[in-house]
Amino acid sequence: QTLSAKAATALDKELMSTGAFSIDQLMELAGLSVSQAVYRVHPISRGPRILVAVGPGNNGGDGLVAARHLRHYGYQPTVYYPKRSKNELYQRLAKQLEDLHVPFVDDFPAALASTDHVVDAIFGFSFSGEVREPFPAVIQAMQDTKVPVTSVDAPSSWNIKEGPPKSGVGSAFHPDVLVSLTAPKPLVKYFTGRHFIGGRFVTPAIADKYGFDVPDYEGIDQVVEVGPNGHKL
Ligand SMILES: NC(=O)C1=CN([C@@H]2O[C@H](COP(=O)(O)OP(=O)(O)OC[C@H]3O[C@@H](n4cnc5c(N)ncnc54)[C@H](O)[C@@H]3O)[C@@H](O)[C@H]2O)[C@H](O)CC1
Ligand SMILES: [K+]
Repeated sequence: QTLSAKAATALDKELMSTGAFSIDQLMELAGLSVSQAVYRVHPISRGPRILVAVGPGNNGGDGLVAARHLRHYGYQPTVYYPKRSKNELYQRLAKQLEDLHVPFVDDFPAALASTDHVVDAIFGFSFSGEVREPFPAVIQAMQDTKVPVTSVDAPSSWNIKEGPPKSGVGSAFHPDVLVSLTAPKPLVKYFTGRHFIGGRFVTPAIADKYGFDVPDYEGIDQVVEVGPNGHKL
């Protein structure tokens, strides 16, 4: 019932070819799901300040989209985005945030000291190896903080199959919340927090082909809460 990194990459490609989705659409749906999960676990009454850590790839793009939706819900997102991509899609997503006066900051630990919730959109299913600069200090700060963390698709620094690294940075990083996009990845076996799935747009045929169930989403929800291992609550 989980999707390996290889299967997740193939599934994304298939959605964008035979599925006729564009990357912008998939990212918008992913970021919308993340924003809804944050709204569920951290209503504005718990504090409006959300720090979004954005990585260099599509996982980061999901974070940029989530930040925009959270802003519209009335939160005060702040974005840490140290490795800006030249890709036009990401530039447009960043511009949309600038137009909403969402601040971009350079010092992650400093921003962490005055936030109510963190969204970890640094790495997703294409992460591998050891965390390279400038992200080790960011992972370390998310590991050490008492501020709750919601990870997008994967806890950043975790191996997609093997879970947390055996030693070094990230080895004790256990986010409070995980939003698995489309379907959970094998690392969910090592995750113990609140777990959501965001992938309501997936067709039965695609889910069948890749061997997972589309869970029952309620009402207009883009996420559904499941057990840590992905099973129905
Ligand atoms: N329907 C969906 O499921 C969708 C999911 N999306 C999200 O996309 C990511 C996967 O995106 P991808 O661009 O393939 O890669 P990542 O963002 O995971 O990371 C790649 C990025 O990170 C760099 N990198 C890799 N390893 C390291 C390292 N050890 N240290 C430092 N940097 C590293 C690499 O160079 C790249 O720049 C998926 O998880 C979802 O979140 C999409 O939005 C589409 C729909
Ligand atoms: K992540």
